[in-house]
Parts: sequence; structure tokens; C-alpha cells
Amino acid sequence: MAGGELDALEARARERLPRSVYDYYAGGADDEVTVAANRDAWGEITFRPRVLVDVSAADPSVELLGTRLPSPVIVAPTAFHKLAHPDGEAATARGAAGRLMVSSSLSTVAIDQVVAAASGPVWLQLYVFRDRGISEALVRRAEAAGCTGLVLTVDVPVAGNRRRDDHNGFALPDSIEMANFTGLLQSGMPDGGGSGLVRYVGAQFDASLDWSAVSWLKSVTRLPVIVKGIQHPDDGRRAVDAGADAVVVSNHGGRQLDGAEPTAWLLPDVVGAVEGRMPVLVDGGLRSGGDVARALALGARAILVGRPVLWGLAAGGEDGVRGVLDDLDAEFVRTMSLLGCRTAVELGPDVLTP
Ligand SMILES: Cc1cc2nc3c(=O)[nH]c(=O)nc-3n(C[C@H](O)[C@H](O)[C@H](O)COP(=O)(O)O)c2cc1C
Ligand SMILES: CCCCCCC(=O)C(=O)O
Repeated sequence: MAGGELDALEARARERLPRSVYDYYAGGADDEVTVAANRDAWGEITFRPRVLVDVSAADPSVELLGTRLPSPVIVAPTAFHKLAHPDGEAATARGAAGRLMVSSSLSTVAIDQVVAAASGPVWLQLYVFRDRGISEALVRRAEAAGCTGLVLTVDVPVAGNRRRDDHNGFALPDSIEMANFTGLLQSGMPDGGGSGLVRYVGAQFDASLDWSAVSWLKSVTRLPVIVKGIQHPDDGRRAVDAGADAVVVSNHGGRQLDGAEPTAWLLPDVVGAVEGRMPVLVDGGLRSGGDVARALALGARAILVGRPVLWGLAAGGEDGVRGVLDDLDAEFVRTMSLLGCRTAVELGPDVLTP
């Protein structure tokens, strides 16, 4: 579902969603330069294929932190799925159909129900709250639910400047709650002008967060810790030193610092800095199986997709999500085969224009 088809799906989702929800999902920070750059940058990377290789049994599976995944495509953590579909993250988990799903801590279905709906592994994404007790309670809920990894998002010390949300006064309606916080925290957003989500982040997220947060999280769980939001190669090295099990090269889909480099440019430098000491994942603007192949060729072990999953969910519920992911996988296998690669691991810099 590359290019035009994905744009058509987004258009269908847009017709179904209230304006403020569409804007929240689609939007980015400030002038949204990084949102566009993320997408464009993958398209600028060209291929140099090999021929006469037997690709009759091309295998897209990848190994990640001890688990074999059927596909390198992972569902990125995105907040508030009930704004797109009444079944929310449970529908997304069913639509993920055996693929790895990262569920946002700001989900509208509780993590145990997300895991129950999923047929593949689920990781819980975490923000660190001013009250560390809340974050630790979420860790316990994730462990009890059967999550197999924790994703620590580190690129939201403060909220990005989301002009669309500010203009729309974006907030969760009273009928939808942040379901992971029941009994821990009031689930609504504070009243006031502008974006309710920005006020929530200002009140609850810990802006004093530093590298000790990674060792703190490692000290309270035995689950693997994946640090999401790495952009600088030195931070890739620091993540290794801090004990992270993997990193995600991400600029939060252009929703935090506008003017940040597209992740396709950042990835090779972070991969180089990490020197194979842990897997590097990437997200931001990947929209086709060709983009997935480009990312793996640049050294990513797997990739995450955010907005396309939300468009599938809004336009077609669980079937819509499955359709988006199946199409990405089918395109990826076709691209691998046309590049002369039998397995995802065989993708390397040699299949790209130097
Ligand atoms: C509507 C929306 C909500 C998001 N919520 C979260 C979140 O709760 N936690 C998080 O770590 N990242 C969140 N992200 C960022 C995504 O995980 C991911 O980094 C980004 O969407 C990838 O870019 P893409 O949408 O271009 O694929 C969100 C992104 C979107 C679009
Ligand atoms: C305005 C910052 C919101 C952070 C929480 C949700 C999220 O990650 C996103 O909307 O992006």
C-alpha cells in the first residue's frame, strides 16, 4: 500500500474522523518540516540490485532480543486509539496479527486487555512521570500482563509545539479514558485553553529526566529496555553504556522538535556508533515495503510504523490495520526478492547506491 493507496486510505480516515482527531494524528510540531522530511528522505535512497539469486523462499522474518518476528514491521506506540475506533487498541492488537505491537502508556484500552487481544508479542511504551511510583506501577502491570519488553520514550521532556492541537483545543472526551492509569492517576486532562494534552504532559511528565532513568528502569524490571527517541550517535553510545537492550532512532514522527533531521539520515550514524552492541530500530515516515528494505539495508534490525496504522484503524478497524501491515510485508518481500536477498539479514549497504 505504497504512495497513492496509502494517501487514499488517509483520505478515507480523514473523512471519518472529527477534525481535531485527524489533526492530532496527522500533525507535527511547529511548521511540520520534519514530518515531511521524514517521509521524503526514504524516497531519496536508491537501490542497486543483484540478479540470478534463488529467491523462491524469501524469508522476511527477523530475530529481535531473542524472539523471531514474522516481519521487521512493528506497530509503533501511538496514543488514544479509541478516538479512531470504539475497540481502540484491542482492534489494533488483533489487526497486528502476530507482529510485534508496542502499546502506548497513553492507551485507551488497559495493557492486560491489549495483550489478551494480541496474537503476537506486545511491548509497553513508558513515559517517566514526576511520580516515579506511577511509572513503576505501569512496569508491574506490563509484567503481569505478559509484555516482553519496555520502551522508554526519551524525546518528550516537554511537549512539542503542536499548533493544530493548540488551535483545536485537543483533549480526550470524558467518555474515553487513559486506561492504564486506573487507580493511579486521574485519567482526564486538566481544563484550560489550548491543548489539554500539552497541559497533561506539563503536569505529569518528568522534565528533569536524564540518563539515570535508563538505569533506574533496568533496576526495577528484568524485561528488556528499549530506548526510543535517539537521534545523536553519542546518545546511541550512551544508551549502550546505560544498559539499554536496544534503541529506536526516532524524532517522534516530527511531533517534538521541528527542524530535526529525518531519521533516514540519522540511522547510519547511530548504527555506526553502536557498533553492533545492540539492535537499532527506526521509525518516522516509512510508508512502503521499499522503505522497510532501505532501513534494513542501512543497518536497522526492524522498523516501526505510526500513522499508517491509525489510518487503517480509523478507516477499517482491525481489518484496516491488518490490511496496512499485510501490504507493507508483501511489498517488503517483493523488494527483497528483486534486490536478490533471500533473507532480511542479507540486506546491507551493498544493495544501495553508494
Ligand atoms: C497520534 C500519535 C501519537 C503518538 N503517541 C506516542 C506515544 O504515546 N508514545 C510514543 O513513544 N510515541 C508516540 N508517537 C510517536 C510514534 O511512536 C512514532 O515515533 C511516529 O509516529 C513514527 O512516525 P510515523 O507516524 O511517520 O510512522 C505518536 C505518534 C502519533 C502520530
Ligand atoms: C504533546 C506531547 C504528547 C506526548 C504524549 C503523546 C504522544 O506521544 C504524541 O502525541 O506524540
